[in-house]
Amino acid sequence: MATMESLIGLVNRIQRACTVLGDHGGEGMSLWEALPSVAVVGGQSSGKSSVLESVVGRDFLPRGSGIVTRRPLVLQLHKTESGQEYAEFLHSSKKRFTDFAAVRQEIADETDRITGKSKAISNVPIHLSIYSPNVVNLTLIDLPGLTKVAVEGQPDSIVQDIEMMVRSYVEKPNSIILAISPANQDIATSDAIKLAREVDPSGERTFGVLTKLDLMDKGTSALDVLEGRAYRLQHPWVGIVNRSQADINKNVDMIYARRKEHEYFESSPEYGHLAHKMGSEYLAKLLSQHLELVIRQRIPSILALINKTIDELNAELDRIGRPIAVDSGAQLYTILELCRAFDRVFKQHIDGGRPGGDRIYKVFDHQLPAALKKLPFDRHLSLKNVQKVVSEADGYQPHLIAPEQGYRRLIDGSINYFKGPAEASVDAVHLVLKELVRKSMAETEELKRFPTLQADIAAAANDSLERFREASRKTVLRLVDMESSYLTVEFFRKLHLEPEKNQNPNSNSNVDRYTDNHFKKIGSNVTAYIGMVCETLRNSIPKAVVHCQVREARRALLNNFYTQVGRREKEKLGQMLDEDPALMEKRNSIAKRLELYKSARDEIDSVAWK
Ligand SMILES: Nc1nc2c(ncn2[C@@H]2O[C@H](COP(=O)(O)OP(=O)(O)OP(=O)(O)O)[C@@H](O)[C@H]2O)c(=O)[nH]1
Repeated sequence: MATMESLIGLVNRIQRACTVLGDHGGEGMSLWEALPSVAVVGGQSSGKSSVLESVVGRDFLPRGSGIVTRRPLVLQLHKTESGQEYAEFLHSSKKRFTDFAAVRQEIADETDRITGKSKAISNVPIHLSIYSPNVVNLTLIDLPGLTKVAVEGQPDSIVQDIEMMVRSYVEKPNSIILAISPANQDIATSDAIKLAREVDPSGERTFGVLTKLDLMDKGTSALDVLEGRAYRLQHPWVGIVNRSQADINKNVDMIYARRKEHEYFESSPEYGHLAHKMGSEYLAKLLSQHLELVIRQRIPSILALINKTIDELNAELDRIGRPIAVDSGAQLYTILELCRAFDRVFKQHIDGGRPGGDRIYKVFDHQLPAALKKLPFDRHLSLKNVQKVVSEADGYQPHLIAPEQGYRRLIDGSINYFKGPAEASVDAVHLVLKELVRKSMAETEELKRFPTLQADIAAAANDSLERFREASRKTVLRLVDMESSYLTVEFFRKLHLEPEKNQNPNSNSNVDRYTDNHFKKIGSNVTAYIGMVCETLRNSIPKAVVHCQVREARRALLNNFYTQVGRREKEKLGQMLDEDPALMEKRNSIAKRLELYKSARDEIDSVAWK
């Protein structure tokens, strides 16, 4: 089993770590709150400072009129075997104080540092460690004295503020209450006892201390209180005789004062039989033993709290994302991972794991055929226009057998119309892909915490889509152009045979009629040819679009981005991983708390089960 020293030391270390991380109670069940501690409470002038100093064997507490203690003072006492005696503050841990007058000044200065000269109070504790051969291992928290009236320069609210602060300490079930009352005042009116009774009605965690026994009126005795009859507590009352004001003025040595106190009880006719259970030295030992006992009892529940909190903090960190690495290799890795996460979502949208990809097929199945159907071929290949185009193509010499040039022009003119639907398909698919990028971005949870990277990836993806669109546009226009470049010879060979079969100029002597029929025939031939081309393009445009845009988007949406990122220097990578500052702060504070809880667990593991 652990020694007393190590258990109290353990709690000391955890308490200090809590303070460093700003954990001194507050929302939820904090580690600080779970740690047992001794809180010293008492009314003004009850002798609180005197008791603490006597326990330490040194005068080191600021004195003065009004409310001097305005921040909790966590006083950690460490017994040294070496005979060395010094003090250290957590807020300036490098400095060793051997002059206790300087300690007093430092407490006053440090109090003002947080509260300002306003004389207000603050619940941020000051941690003071005292190493001395004259102490037992013990941690006490000195709190502002309970008061009834604010003095000049202090806000009126200070009376309630102090009560609230003191209450917040003594309320927690792990707090051991050291309730200081002066013997020369009716115990029923003691501020300390009043508060203790409220927060600990059964008296199981209250230690009653009665000061100023030497100042009682002649003929009166405090035996009723000291023997637990006046106010019953689970622990025995301890009587104390501190230095009087005159002693303080004369600078009476604390160790000498302790001896005098001892003698007082030894020789006291009323309290002699209780002498071995009285005095500040006895009080210190009693508290030390009790604190150690309580700590030992609480260790399993403290560990349980720690483990539970670690789990919660880990879960929270997972939710908001782990901290980002600082070296550029790891940053690059993180960026690429995030890109891949986005890319996965995007591919699922295209391939069908998520919705949206079907809209590409709709472009081919609906939009393109509808657009093709709307092309104005009946106007372009109307009798009138055919006649016009063919005549113009013939020039001054009308064609003799077949209007080769006229056919060409009619066909070229018609094929030109296909460019519109071809480009429209490219644009429609582009819009679908863009929308899928937007959706995928929104659905990539991991990216949410990196607004800069998110914007960078979106820009890169849209850039690529733009390039794919351009390539696709060129390709489909080329497909259309190809239809003009070389006509399907077969088709015309067949035509060449047909008129000879069908035409019967002998049966028609009317030249006009002949011409009309002739142009009609040309129109219908071109219409048939264009119908064939239309059919071809209706099939080949989707292939080109998928090839140039959809397939590329699946395959290489972020390729350019990867190359760019690979060339970036370290700061640029860091900038890309810029996070929302609020989130960063939150993570930092969670990470720090996690560290605190983990090291507390390690400490407990190493000390408690030795
Ligand atoms: N004779 C005698 N005087 C005491 C005893 N305890 C405290 N005093 C005197 O009572 C006065 C107040 O004591 P402090 O220890 O300053 O009391 P406190 O509760 O810390 O007071 P505040 O911090 O001002 O609220 C001082 O003048 C002490 O010398 C005691 O047991 N006997």
